[in-house]
Amino acid sequence: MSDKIPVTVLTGYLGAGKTTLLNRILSEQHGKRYAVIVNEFGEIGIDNELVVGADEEVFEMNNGCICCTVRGDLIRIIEGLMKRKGKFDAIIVETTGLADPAPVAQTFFIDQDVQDTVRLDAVVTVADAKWLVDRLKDAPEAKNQIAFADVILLNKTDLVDEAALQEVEARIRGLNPYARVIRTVKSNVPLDEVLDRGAFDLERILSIEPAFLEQEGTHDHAHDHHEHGPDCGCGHDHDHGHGHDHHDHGHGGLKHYHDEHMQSVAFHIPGDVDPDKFMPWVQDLAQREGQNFLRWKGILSFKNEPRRFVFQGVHMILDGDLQREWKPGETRDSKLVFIGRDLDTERLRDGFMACAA
Ligand SMILES: Nc1nc2c(ncn2[C@@H]2O[C@H](COP(=O)(O)OP(=O)(O)OP(=O)(O)O)[C@@H](O)[C@H]2O)c(=O)[nH]1
Repeated sequence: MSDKIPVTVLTGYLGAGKTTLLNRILSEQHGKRYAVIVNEFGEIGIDNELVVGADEEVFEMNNGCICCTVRGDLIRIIEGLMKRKGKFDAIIVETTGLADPAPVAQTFFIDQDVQDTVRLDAVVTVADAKWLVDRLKDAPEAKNQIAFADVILLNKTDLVDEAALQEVEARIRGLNPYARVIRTVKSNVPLDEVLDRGAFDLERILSIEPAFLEQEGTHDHAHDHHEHGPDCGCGHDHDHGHGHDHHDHGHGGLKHYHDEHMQSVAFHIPGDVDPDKFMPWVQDLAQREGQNFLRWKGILSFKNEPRRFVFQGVHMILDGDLQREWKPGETRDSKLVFIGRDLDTERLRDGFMACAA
C-alpha cells in the first residue's frame, strides 16, 4: 500500500475553517508537495483564490455538488494527476461545506485505476466549536460529516468557553466515538495529526479506549423507531430533522450522548476469521444494508495468512487489502466497527461471530 499516493478528504460545514486549514497545510515548511482538488459551488471559484501555495497545484471542480454529479470529474482529475506522478507526494480534496463525504470517499474504492494508484488516507472534518451543536440539529450534512470522520478538528475554540467545548465534544462522541478529536484555533494543528494517518486510526482507538470492545454494543441505541426515507444511493442524507434525538446519560461525570439515528458498534473475535465466510458475508451485507453504513472498518486476522487484512467500506462500496505481516508476539485478533443508522446490532454481531475460523 505504501507506494500509493495518500489522499486526504477535507470536509466540514460552511465556514468551519477548511480553507484556513488548507492554507496552513500549503504554507507550512514540511518539504512535501500537495496537489489540491477544490470543489466549490457556483461558477467562480472564490476558494481557489483564497488558497495560497507556491508549488502546489490546485484543481477546481465547479460543476455542481461533488456528491451528486462530479465523481466522474474527480476520477478524471486524479487520472490526470497520475500522469504527473512524482511531482507531488499527496493529494488533498476539499469538499464543499454541504457535501456528503461518502461519494467522495467511495471514489477511491470504486474506480480500479484510481484504486491502483491512490489510497484514501483519512477523512478530516473541521467543525465549528461555536455552531456545531446547532448545525447538528438542523443540518443533516453536518451530522454526516462528523459521523464520517477519522479526524475531527474542533475549530474556533477561541469563541466558546470550556463548558461549551465539553458539551460539543460530548455531542461529537455521541455520533462518532472513533474519530480523533483535536481542539484548534484557526485550524492550527500539527500536520502529522491530519495527514498520512494511514487510512484510519482503529488501532490507536482500541489502544486508548479498550473499554469499547469490552462493552461492545453499548454505543448503539436500540430505540430507533423513526422511519427513514429510502436511501437513493446518491449519498445524500435522508435523515429527517427530528428535534429531540439526543439522550443524555451520566457517564462518570462526563456527559454522554447517544443519537438515535447515528450509532456505532464494535465487534471483536479473539482470533482468526475464515475469509471464505467473511468475504461473502460482507458482500451480502453491503448489498442489503450498505445504505445504512456510513463507514465500516476492520482489522482482521485471516486463517493461514501471515498478513493483516485491513478493510474499510463506505455504504455499499468496500475496499480491503492484505497489509503488513503480524509481528512476532502481536496478538492476532479480528475487529470490526460500524458507524451508521438503524444498525441491527445483534444480527451484525451474530453475522460477524459466525465468520470465526
Ligand atoms: N474566531 C475564529 N475564526 C476563525 C477560526 N478559524 C477560521 N476562522 C475564520 O472563519 C472564517 C471561515 O473560515 P474558512 O477557513 O474560510 O472556512 P471554510 O470551512 O473554508 O468555509 P466555506 O468555504 O464557506 O465552507 C474565516 O473568516 C476565518 O478567518 C478560529 O479558530 N477562530
